[in-house]
Amino acid sequence: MPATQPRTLFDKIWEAHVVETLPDGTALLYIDRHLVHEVTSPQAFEGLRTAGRRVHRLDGTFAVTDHNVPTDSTRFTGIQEPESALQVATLEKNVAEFGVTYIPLNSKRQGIVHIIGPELGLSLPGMTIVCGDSHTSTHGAMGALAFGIGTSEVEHVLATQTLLQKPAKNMRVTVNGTLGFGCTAKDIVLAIIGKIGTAGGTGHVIEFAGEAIRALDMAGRMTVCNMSIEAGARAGMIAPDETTFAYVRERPMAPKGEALERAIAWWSTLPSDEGAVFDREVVLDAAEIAPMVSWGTSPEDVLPITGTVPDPDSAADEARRAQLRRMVDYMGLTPGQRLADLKVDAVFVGSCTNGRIEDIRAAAEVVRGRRVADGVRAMVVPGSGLVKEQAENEGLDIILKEAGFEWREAGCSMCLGMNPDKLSPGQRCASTSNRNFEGRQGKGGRTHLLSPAMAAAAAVTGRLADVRELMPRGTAMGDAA
Ligand SMILES: CC(C)[C@H](C(=O)O)[C@@H](O)C(=O)O
Ligand code: SF4
Repeated sequence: MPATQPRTLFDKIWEAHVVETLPDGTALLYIDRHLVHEVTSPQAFEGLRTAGRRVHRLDGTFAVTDHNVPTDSTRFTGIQEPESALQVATLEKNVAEFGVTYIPLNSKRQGIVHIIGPELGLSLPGMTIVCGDSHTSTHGAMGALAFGIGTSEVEHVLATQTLLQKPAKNMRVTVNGTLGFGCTAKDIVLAIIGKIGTAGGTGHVIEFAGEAIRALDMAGRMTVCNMSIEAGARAGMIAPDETTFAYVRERPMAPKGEALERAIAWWSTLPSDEGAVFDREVVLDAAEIAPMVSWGTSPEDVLPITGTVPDPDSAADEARRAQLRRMVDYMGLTPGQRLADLKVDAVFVGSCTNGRIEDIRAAAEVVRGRRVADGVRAMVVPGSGLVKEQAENEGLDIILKEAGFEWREAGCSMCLGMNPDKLSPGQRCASTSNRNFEGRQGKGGRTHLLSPAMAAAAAVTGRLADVRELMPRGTAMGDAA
């Protein structure tokens, strides 16, 4: 495409990284950052070993363990679960053998890979960023092209620092206006997925734009981009602006001084040009978004907290009726039941969607001076050791612990059942994570996705509750509130 035509943010980053384009349009892309975790890397390192190859760019490759790590002290004294212990030990052996920079489990900088990338300044605007993990889309909030790859691609990137990619289509989701009281970035993205569905972004890279997106802080932008994968998109991204640059200035491993100013000059050219054409456009009005909660077993099955459980019989076709019946049954619901009447057994605040300091502040704000309801197990799991430290410096851990929350070490935790933090069969959980399919948080577990403020409201009331009824108007309860 000639440079004179208006281009999108995605087009610009893509074109800046093409090493070669094949006749069918597939491109060999240069990859700036490769983040590695323990789940999807073992066979990739094994492949390198077998082929006698080395890691091509040690300065572009960073590894951390997050999925399998216990969030209590056993992570330091010896991981009990044999499979988890093996995965962590395998990554540690591989990074030592190949000389890859590793953030060890006892480091304050350890955490969920998608939290620590931006936090440390490893993920920067204009970059191509990959990781063997679907939620790599999170890093797109920096104004980067960031996407998940499979294990064989992890091996390819380790060996060559490049990746073969088919071009994606451009999609823009514009959120106009201002969010209402008690609504946050999580509500925006749940509302978007509710509107376009889990296949709404298929084949596209979504650029999130509009006044409500621009008003989000970096944490909120990461929440939105994180879940673009739940809308089926290849990646999600937000144009870099002053909010982005201010964030980057404070990152320990980001460029500094003259190098940073030069970078900012380039990053400032990245936003989509006026008149750039998107293959698909979706527009939402932020003022119409309410605090959202998922009721079913797919992130598209969301409703405002004021809603009621849908009646499967009211669906248009038999396939959907059967699907809804299964969801209602698995989730232990009755059609017509008010969502705000659903009692919860567990509350989880954490994950790469909502495990940042802003999320913990939002939860603590609601919890302050209240107690976790009887019979509810509530936990807060910071997304990284640095988030944990910051929260402790602000005294948020005290507020949460005094209310009856568990205060944990950083990791993926109850977002998925790969470590000891799991739901028991039939348990209902208000969760700030991003996936709610059957068994996601433990076999038979029932997940309701919502924002940190809404999760906190569930913890103190013992049910899915409308946070707006608990808080005085004007209280800050999230990144965008
Ligand atoms: C384990 C990993 C490959 C997986 C992913 O790719 O997303 C996990 O992070 C998840 O959230 O389900
Ligand atoms: S926190 Fe959850 S979604 Fe994020 S990387 Fe870990 S398991 Fe995947």
